Amino acid sequence: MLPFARVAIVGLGLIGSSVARAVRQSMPTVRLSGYDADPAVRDTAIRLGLVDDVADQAGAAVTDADLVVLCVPVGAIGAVAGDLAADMPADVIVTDVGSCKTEVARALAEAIPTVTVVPAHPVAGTERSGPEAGFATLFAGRWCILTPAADAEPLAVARVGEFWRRLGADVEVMTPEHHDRVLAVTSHLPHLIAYSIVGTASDLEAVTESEVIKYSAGGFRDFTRIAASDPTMWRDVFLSNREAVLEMLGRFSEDLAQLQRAIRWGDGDALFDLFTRTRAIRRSIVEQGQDDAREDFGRSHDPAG
Ligand SMILES: NC(=O)c1ccc[n+]([C@@H]2O[C@H](COP(=O)([O-])OP(=O)(O)OC[C@H]3O[C@@H](n4cnc5c(N)ncnc54)[C@H](O)[C@@H]3O)[C@@H](O)[C@H]2O)c1
Ligand SMILES: O=C(O)C(=O)C[C@]1(C(=O)O)C=C[C@@H](O)C=C1
Repeated sequence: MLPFARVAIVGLGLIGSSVARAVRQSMPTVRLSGYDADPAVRDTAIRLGLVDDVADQAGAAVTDADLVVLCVPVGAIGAVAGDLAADMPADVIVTDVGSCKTEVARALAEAIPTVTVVPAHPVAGTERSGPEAGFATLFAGRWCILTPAADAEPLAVARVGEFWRRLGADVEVMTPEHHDRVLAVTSHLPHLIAYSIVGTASDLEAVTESEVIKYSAGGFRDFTRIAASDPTMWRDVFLSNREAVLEMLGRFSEDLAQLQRAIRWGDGDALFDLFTRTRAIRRSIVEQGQDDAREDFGRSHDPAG
């Protein structure tokens, strides 16, 4: 049996449109409605036929939904849920796809205290944004982490888990706090480093911007892909997951200082040992299939590549 029959997607960008496409593919009988605050995105969603109905008002998209998926930037999730509160059916389940969970859970509990909420984070994406960037296989073979409250209804958690499994994801459950510490190091810090290094390169006085572009080597190009990620989304991620990111950034700065010392004092063994350890990590990621088709997808869609 399908976990949900009528799904409303609020926010029809990269993730919302990918959810819509994946639902169409894996659960074609599900009735899909959608809303986006940006009229141009709504027009695109209609043109692409992403959902059965694109509403002009957020409330109209959710009136008969049994699942509402909030696919808006992290900083907007609470307010959007609050705006929808009066229009949602009493037995609706609300989920979101936000990249951070602790503060979002707090915002959702405040905005819709009587509604069943099962927060989720599909750990899958690209540096692109908007409805045309989405694709149906985005979640295939990827983790989707659910972070329900301790007293969440088990049946609601199971239904949301089944929804993501049908979209191709592997589902894991953890607390929002643990999620935020793990993702701070596996996703948020790498993005911060990429933003920072690309910014540094473009600020160098001794190297012109055209040289940075002309001679960009493989490693730098990989950083530029990540540093091209959506500014609104990532501003919100760093403001929302501030504590965990600052903690991981502190650890990272100490390790970086150690590397700096190793280079200064010619400590080749320290460099070699670290690089050997990190190479093994990369190899085990590739072996587990966590490296990707999506990486190839990213490259083949890289306008610079
Ligand atoms: N991009 C990724 O790699 C990725 C991966 C996993 C999760 N996420 C999370 O998914 C969410 C959406 O990210 P995205 O990459 O799809 O961004 P996106 O910019 O492609 O899409 C976001 C959409 O939300 C709409 N929106 C903004 N405020 C709104 C509001 N108040 N009401 C209705 N619509 C509104 C925007 O117009 C836009 O179309 C974020 O919370 C992000 O943290 C992103
Ligand atoms: O591959 C990318 O471009 C991504 O940034 C995707 C990525 C990640 O860090 O892996 C980014 C943010 C999400 O919340 C989940 C996935």
